[in-house]
Amino acid sequence: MIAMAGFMSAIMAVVLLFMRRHYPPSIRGVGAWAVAPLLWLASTVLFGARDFIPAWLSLVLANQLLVLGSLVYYMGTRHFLGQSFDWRFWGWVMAGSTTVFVVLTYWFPNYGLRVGFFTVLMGCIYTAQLRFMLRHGEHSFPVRLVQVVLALHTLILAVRLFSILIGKGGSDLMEPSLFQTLYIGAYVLMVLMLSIGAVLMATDRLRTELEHLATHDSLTNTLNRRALLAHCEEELERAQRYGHGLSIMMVDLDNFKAVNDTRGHQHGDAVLVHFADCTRQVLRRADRLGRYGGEEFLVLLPDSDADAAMAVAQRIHATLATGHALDCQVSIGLTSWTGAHDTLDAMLSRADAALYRAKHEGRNRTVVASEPVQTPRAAQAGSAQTVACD
Ligand SMILES: Nc1nc2c(ncn2[C@@H]2O[C@H](COP(=O)(O)OP(=O)(O)OP(=O)(O)O)[C@@H](O)[C@H]2O)c(=O)[nH]1
Repeated sequence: MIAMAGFMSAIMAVVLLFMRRHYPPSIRGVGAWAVAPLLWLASTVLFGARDFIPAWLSLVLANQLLVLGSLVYYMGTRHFLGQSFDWRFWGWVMAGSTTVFVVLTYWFPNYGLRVGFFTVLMGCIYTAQLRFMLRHGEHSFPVRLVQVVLALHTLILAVRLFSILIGKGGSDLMEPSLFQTLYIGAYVLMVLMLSIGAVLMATDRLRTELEHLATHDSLTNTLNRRALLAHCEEELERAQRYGHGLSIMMVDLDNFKAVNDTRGHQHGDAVLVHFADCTRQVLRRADRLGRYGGEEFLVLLPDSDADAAMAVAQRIHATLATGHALDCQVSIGLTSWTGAHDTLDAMLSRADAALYRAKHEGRNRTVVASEPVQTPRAAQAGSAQTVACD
């Protein structure tokens, strides 16, 4: 069984090292997760060679490699979840535990005490990691899997400690007893499951990152046009099924070409980012902001009629007029869902026409398109309600 643990450690280390090489650096912690099974493998080899090597290798170093592997795995988890690892504290723990192992191997050789100490030490490391993951971990399946493995293994360590306390801990790791078999079996499973958990956590993060890249604009971190229109279609379907209202706003930065021409393209980029950040802050969680193209954005407001949407538009104008160096002015074309016959194309045309009218009437204002318009840029003919902000 010990050989099986070594074999599994080796396989999982290869898988994780491969992932470390090919996954983006934004997914942190994979390197440490790859090193942990290598340390466990080295420990297994030393345990296996116990008849041929001195005790400081097969007992002291082998145990400490297991401890170090668990700490390195914990470090990987902390890095993965964006936290640092306090090597100063754990370094002292390693130094202290090495001393205890040396004492219990050479000065007071006692199998029960040594195993009891090791069990408590590993239990502390797993509990610290479990506590950290419960506090900072995401609610995803891989994170839950690792939490369950850590909790189960801590439980098994507690059973092992109990068996030692009642004098049934045996006198050798290789002794064929129920507790020893249970413990070694659990250890083999834990090595495998922790590594699988690490692979799943990293893969899940990669999937999330790729999904984000495919649906978001890289400059402003708002939804891209395709994702935004998909959300609009979904909301329109919901509106048609349940009869809830829905509004959309087309927002265009005023005289943005002049901003680029006078202050430079990079300043223009910063203004776009500032606009997106400010606008996001005045929206609800259910609202969606997306880049429709260039300096034109679209805001989707589910469950909102024209009055509610107009209040949001006013908040957008206000949040961009606070005296910040990157503040800008915007024109907004606003339209609301008019009933079961309404379509997304028609709504976009109305919003576009209302925006055109806002520009035409002097910019820095919101125009509400109150009637369907046939051709976008011929929208001046449609009736509209204008709210100027200057
Ligand atoms: N810095 C920067 N500029 C962009 C980006 N996308 C589009 N633009 C610029 O936005 C400007 C849009 O100019 P126009 O369409 O003439 O509009 P405008 O100057 O805002 O005038 P109005 O819309 O009529 O108020 C162009 O100069 C584009 O180059 C971008 O990602 N970054």
